[in-house]
Amino acid sequence: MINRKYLTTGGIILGKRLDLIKNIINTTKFEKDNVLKEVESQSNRNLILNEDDDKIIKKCVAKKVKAKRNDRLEKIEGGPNLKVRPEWVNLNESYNNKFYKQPTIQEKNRINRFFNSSEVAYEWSVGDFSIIPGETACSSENSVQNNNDCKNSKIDQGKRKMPFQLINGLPEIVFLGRSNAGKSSILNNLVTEFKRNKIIEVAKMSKRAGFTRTLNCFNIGNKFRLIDTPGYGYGSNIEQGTVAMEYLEKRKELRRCYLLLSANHGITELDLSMIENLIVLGRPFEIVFTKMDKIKDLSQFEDMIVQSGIQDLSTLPKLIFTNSVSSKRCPKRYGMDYLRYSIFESCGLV
Ligand SMILES: Nc1nc2c(ncn2[C@@H]2O[C@H](COP(=O)(O)OP(=O)(O)OP(=O)(O)O)[C@@H](O)[C@H]2O)c(=O)[nH]1
Ligand SMILES: [Mg+2]
Repeated sequence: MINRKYLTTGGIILGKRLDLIKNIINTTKFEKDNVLKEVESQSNRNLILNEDDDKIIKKCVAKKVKAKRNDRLEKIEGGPNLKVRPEWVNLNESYNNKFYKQPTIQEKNRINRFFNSSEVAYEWSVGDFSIIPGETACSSENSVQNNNDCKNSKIDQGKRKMPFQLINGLPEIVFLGRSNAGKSSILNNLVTEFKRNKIIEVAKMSKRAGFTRTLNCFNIGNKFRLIDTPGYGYGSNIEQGTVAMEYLEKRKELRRCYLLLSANHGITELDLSMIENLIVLGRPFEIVFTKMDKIKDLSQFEDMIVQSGIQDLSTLPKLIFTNSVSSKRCPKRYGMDYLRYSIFESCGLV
């Protein structure tokens, strides 16, 4: 509320002065100077601008700017303005706010800007750990596979040596999970602006389980790398599992693992053994539920979480709830803000 005390100074009739200022703020751009100019031009000679007017204008403008910003944020992550808002959207807050630091609005905006505007470059694929760049760079280039899973390959397949820039120590983030869990989709989702309906397909996605067959690396704005992996379980093979496990064991650049679980399938034995592996290897990891749009009974889903024991893990993984596909029931892609922030945090960029 505007403090009316300020209006008693300045030598004009109170109500008029306040109305004038409010009116100008509502109809002009929000910059203070604009408002001041307008007040000057619209007021009669008796209106003397003084420090108190300045305060009023500042307050009104701040209020307007805040309202506009909230409106924008709500549009980003889905909010009361949306006609349909799935009930699970609040899970991200209720499961994480108590335990983990939350981003400020400025941080959130900065991170979103980064993901929305950064160049995404496909760099390498491996089907054999011995040639993961940086570990044994240039030593066994024959094993570099043609990347069948990615578009826009930037690797010159004719080159015999790894390009030097691939060996630098950018932090890496890996997505793990069963085949068809949505690993490639989430990677694409992360680098696609929220307002775009169609997600950019840097990593190929498919309905067919077992589609991604190699570890595929994407450089995001030269700040970090996202690694897509072949899924375990249906449609996978032992070699793919060995590559992924070796990567997890040996890769120095790896900062955090994100274990993706299809919300509609719950947590399987294979997922639990992956969690066990990560704990034994000492790899920090978080759990990301994908395909939340497929959840029809939220309380049943939450019961599943409780029974699985993932909340009792000593490593206290974050639980992040997402959907990468929009539909009538779920008109927005949700959860990416949380995931983006967590990735920034893991890479020491916050
Ligand atoms: N409804 C819904 N479908 C999704 C979501 N995320 C991914 N999908 C679909 O699930 C299928 C598998 O997605 P991918 O991203 O290829 O899964 P993946 O984990 O990379 O699978 P593999 O490469 O086989 O290991 C695709 O048809 C996606 O469109 C989601 O949040 N909601
Ligand atoms: Mg895939």
